[in-house]
Amino acid sequence: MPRGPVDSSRVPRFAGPATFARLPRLDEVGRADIAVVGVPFDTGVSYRPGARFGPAAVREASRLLRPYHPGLDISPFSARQAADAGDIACNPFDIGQAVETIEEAADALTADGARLVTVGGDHTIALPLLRAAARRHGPLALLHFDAHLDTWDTYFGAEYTHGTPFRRAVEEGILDTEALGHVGTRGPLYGKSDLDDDKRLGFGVVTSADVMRRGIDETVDALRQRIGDRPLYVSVDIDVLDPAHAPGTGTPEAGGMTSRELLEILRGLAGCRLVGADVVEVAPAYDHAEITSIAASHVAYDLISLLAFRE
Ligand SMILES: N=C(N)NCCCC(=O)O
Ligand SMILES: [Zn+2]
Ligand SMILES: [Zn+2]
Repeated sequence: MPRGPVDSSRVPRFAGPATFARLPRLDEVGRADIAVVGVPFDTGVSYRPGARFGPAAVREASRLLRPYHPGLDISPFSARQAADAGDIACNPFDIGQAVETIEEAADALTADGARLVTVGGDHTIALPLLRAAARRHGPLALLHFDAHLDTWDTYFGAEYTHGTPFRRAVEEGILDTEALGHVGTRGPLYGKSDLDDDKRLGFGVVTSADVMRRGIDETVDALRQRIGDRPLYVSVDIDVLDPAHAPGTGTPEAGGMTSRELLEILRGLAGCRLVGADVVEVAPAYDHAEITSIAASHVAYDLISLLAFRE
């Protein structure tokens, strides 16, 4: 029987240290089917810094999450052992070394078959997380929820940044180029060639306006068709949400999705072969009333529920 979160009818949910959703720490349960891990790293950002404080803010904002998910009809923390694995301590002064540390830590955390929901941190961290997931599961289908493409080549000559992880991942052969999709894309680009490059790498794009025009069900159908039953990684940059729904982020773009749309699309993925996921780019210094960290905590809860839904 999995050990669940602290019982909020016995210990007020605002008391005690903040693990994600008040789950036990990994060292308290020994092993977990699903581990939530923080990566407080933001050295890869191109604009506002501060996502290094994302994991702590998302944990704080997750205190109110309850154990039953009505939308998916599942109690994820009873169905599987979920635990908070703490933070991966990585070098804030050396991006290359941090990327290595994250990959090694993700390998170690998943060695016994655990699947990860990682809370960032800036989007740079998706690359080492994908590497670790692909080592176990082979080339991955990817659904990337983000205002941005994150398939740019370099910034100031740097290869590992929050705008480049998915180009590196395609170059490294760790993604299944038949099954790659961006969702929620919008905003000005450097040039039309950004879109051409992205397409050449294999990505399909469902823009934020497409989601609004087509609606949730049609969007979900199209995404499910694209990914099929391949091992799937879901990466959620919280800036996929409109700044009204997620002001606390580093590169905000107007015209984004609502948190309701995002959560409903995620729920539409129930039954897919999810092998890992992340929620990144929460920068609490620009947040108000925990709007962003609450949204991110719900996204992480839904990702855990999707992982619990299917082994
Ligand atoms: N991954 C995120 N959030 N942003 C990438 C933005 C890259 C740019 O500054 O153009
Ligand atoms: Zn983004
Ligand atoms: Zn991003």
